[in-house]
Amino acid sequence: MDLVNHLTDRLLFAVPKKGRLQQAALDLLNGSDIQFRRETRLDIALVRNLPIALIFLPAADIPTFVGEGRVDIGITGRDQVEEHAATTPISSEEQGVEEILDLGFGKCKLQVQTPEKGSLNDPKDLIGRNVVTSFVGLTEAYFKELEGVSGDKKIKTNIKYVGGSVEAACALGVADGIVDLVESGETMKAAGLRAISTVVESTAILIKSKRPSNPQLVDLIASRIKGVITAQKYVLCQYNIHRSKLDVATKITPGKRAPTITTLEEEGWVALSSMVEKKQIATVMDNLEAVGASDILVLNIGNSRTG
Ligand SMILES: Nc1ncnc2c1ncn2[C@@H]1O[C@H](COP(=O)(O)OP(=O)(O)OP(=O)(O)O)[C@@H](O)[C@H]1O
Ligand SMILES: O=P(O)(O)OC[C@H]1O[C@H](OP(=O)(O)OP(=O)(O)O)[C@H](O)[C@@H]1O
Ligand SMILES: [Mg+2]
Repeated sequence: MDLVNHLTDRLLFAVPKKGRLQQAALDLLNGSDIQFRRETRLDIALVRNLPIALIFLPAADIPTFVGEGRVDIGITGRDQVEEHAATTPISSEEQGVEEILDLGFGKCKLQVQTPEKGSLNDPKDLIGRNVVTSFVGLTEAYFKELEGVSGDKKIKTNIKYVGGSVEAACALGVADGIVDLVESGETMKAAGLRAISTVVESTAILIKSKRPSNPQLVDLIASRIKGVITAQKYVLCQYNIHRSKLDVATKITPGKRAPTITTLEEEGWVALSSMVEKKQIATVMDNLEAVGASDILVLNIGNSRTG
């Protein structure tokens, strides 16, 4: 099958082909009922039930394809979008990417790091020295500002690009410091490094080109993905409570808009149903029990469309 001929009339959707964002991105597509089968080694997959073609690309390249308008939408890290903006001069109004939605996963920080056993504990100490990173644009902008602030614009920091395993650069004598991503901090610690400053904070985002080929379909995808994210983030909490405690119970579970209240057959009792953030639910249940709620049930939400 000549896949490329099937791409006309389809919305092109870029998805990370590997790395930290891939699985969560695929889970979102699955939850949004975007059905496809990817042939081994093929970076294009036609969606069975919607006029969409998925293009599997490295997260770092997605802002380029979307920014040029070659691909309509994509999932990548905010760090990659900012790096692209820092390195790509916008030559027309049609170029560049727009953020549609924060997807919540892929949380990490781009940080300046130096050897733990050393005297470089301020980013200014790296001015005029060797810094290695995969984020040359953001790193250059960061040190340019720092060089300006420190007053000596003549001293230039030497910034070099490497594509991966950035943390090895100091131990191998290639760098005095690095600028790399940190999540748990394990990689940094294992390499004997410490963070001395943050350049950018990042999560995965859904982005679109300035002129997507099918804006209605972009809205539909955004709305489906939003529904899946909400469903992942919230649970539905149901319980019974005496009407006299309704005010205090409503304060504990205010819901996204307002809780649903149903009258029970038993005189003076009502049933409440309310969306609660998963990470709050244990405390919410403790508090509900303390004010006399009974039959507290917590239900997972399969999918959602909320305001
Ligand atoms: N440790 C991490 N925890 C959370 N998110 C991360 C982490 N590392 C990277 N990311 C996010 O994932 C994006 C892609 O980085 P990642 O290193 O996974 O991709 P890659 O370099 O294409 O893949 P690989 O490293 O497997 O070759 C980053 O731009 C960042 O937004
Ligand atoms: O703080 P941590 O939880 O340890 O995560 C941070 C590490 O994760 C990423 O590396 P990745 O696994 O993608 O390998 P790479 O360096 O080869 O890209 C990133 O570049 C850091 O090295
Ligand atoms: Mg990587």
